[in-house]
Amino acid sequence: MRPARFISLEGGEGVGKSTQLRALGAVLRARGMEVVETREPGGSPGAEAIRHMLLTGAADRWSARAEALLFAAARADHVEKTIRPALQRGAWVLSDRFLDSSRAYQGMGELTDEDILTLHRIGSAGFLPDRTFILMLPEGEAESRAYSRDGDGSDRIGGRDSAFHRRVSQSFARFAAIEADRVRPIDASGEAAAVTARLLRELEDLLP
Ligand SMILES: Nc1ncnc2c1ncn2[C@@H]1O[C@H](COP(=O)(O)OP(=O)(O)O)[C@@H](O)[C@H]1O
Ligand SMILES: Cc1cn([C@H]2C[C@H](O)[C@@H](COP(=O)(O)OP(=O)(O)O)O2)c(=O)[nH]c1=O
Repeated sequence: MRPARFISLEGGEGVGKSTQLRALGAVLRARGMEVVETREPGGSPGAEAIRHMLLTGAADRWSARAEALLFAAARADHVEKTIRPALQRGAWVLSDRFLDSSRAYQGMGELTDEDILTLHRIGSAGFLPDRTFILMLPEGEAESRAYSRDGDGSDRIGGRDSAFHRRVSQSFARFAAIEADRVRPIDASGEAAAVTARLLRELEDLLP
């Protein structure tokens, strides 16, 4: 039997991560696989409590350093309590965001990519997905998808300005370019079913 796998979906707000996570989960379950769908920040009771602290309140509620530590702490609990146990019993785990979100959102200002990787080494022993998909959409398209879902009600981090979100997208694209084995860019435009087909093509070599 092939081993259980840990897959993360990444990208900016509104690119279709949650939609594709559900679609991918359904395809894998139809093949008889046990699938755990999870998300960050969150995915375990402790990490969901931290999520609430991270995503609500004033824009300046946390310093950049405190925010990065909270994301890393939430991830440590998520890995320990949800992801590792699922993989150990043979389930596939699909996560809506993981480490690369911290690298893209927290690792390009006061803190560096190396700092975020160090926090991950401390928090989660450097645990990485078997494959990471970066969903890519032209800026205006992602924004209008997110707007049609949320209206003006974005969270503490989603509400940052468009220059910030452009830098986030550029960081994600860079990870795909320099870590091509793990991180695959996916064109997220067009019908949801077409995007799911692109994801499955990039997953084929890992499927049982
Ligand atoms: N391929 C697609 N074409 C058009 N709209 C989409 C597509 N995929 C998702 N959406 C819609 O766009 C919005 C954002 O999608 P969602 O999956 O929630 O994105 P994310 O999790 O990346 O923020 C939702 O309203 C969703 O129904
Ligand atoms: C996991 C993670 C998320 N985030 C941010 C990205 C989002 O703005 C926010 C919440 O993510 P999420 O609920 O996935 O938002 P969306 O569905 O709009 O993509 O948290 C970070 O800044 N760092 C992280 O490590």
